[in-house]
Amino acid sequence: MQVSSFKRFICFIQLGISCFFLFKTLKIANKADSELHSSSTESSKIRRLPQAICIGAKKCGTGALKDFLSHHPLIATPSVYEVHFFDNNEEYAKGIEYYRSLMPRTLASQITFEKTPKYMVIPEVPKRIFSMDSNIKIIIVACEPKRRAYSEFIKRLQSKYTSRRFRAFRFQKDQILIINGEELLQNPAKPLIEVQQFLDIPAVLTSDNFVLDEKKHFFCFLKNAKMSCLNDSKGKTRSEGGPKFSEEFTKEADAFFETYNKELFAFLGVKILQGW
Ligand SMILES: Nc1ncnc2c1ncn2[C@@H]1O[C@H](COP(=O)(O)OS(=O)(=O)O)[C@@H](OP(=O)(O)O)[C@H]1O
Repeated sequence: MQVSSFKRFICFIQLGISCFFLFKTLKIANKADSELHSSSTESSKIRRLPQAICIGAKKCGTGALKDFLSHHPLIATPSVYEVHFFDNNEEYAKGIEYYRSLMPRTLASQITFEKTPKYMVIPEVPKRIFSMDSNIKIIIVACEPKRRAYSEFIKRLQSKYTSRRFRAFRFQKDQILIINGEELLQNPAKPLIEVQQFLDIPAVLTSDNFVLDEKKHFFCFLKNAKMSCLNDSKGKTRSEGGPKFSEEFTKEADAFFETYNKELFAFLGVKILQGW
């Protein structure tokens, strides 16, 4: 076989393999979709405690993560935007069955997922989550700290940023996934694929599901030719190319965050995160 026809042959094989996997993924998604909505399965749904929680960081795109993930047929999220069970003493005192009552009804094959970014900054939270389920999966959206601080500053003057407490508690490293909030903003398919792999569910959310809203400069979710974007409370600081920091502020803030960033990169085993 000549070199060029050999290359063509390899391309056909690769295309065939890609089509096979795409077909398989779509089949799983369609099957899961129709199974999940049939009336016989509807009656067997019960409320379950979450198997995965996004604990923060606040203003890093946790809302986008929840919104995008909720389109996955094997993910179910509570109807309230944030649950605030583990961070609030009064709520926590109501007990775990109360917490369960806030969760959606699901099949055993589905994963219940909730996000409350405040969980990351309240010292009691890791212990409380651990005592509910020591095997739970924790997701953290980390983002470039200057931009995060600015976003928070715009919303209200308050800031704290830590994930160490969760490691210091007895959660194992492979129970915690940290995704890059800057990527979530610029190329959401990549972190979403990481999350689906981490949750052991078929990667049905792919780059085909995300489309850039040219006006807001944010990615929206695309399903059955319908575009669904986050509401206008999100994206205040990052539209039109994002905040323009002065050179002086950039220098000062970078110097302040340098040690923390280095610690995070060392924890993740990377030199730098894209967009930081
Ligand atoms: N696709 C998409 N659409 C809209 N917004 C997006 C998206 N992806 C990431 N972001 C960024 O998410 C920031 C808000 O973060 P959170 O959802 O974690 O905020 S909160 O803690 O729940 O208040 C929000 O910050 P602000 O610009 O300050 O509103 C956005 O920059």
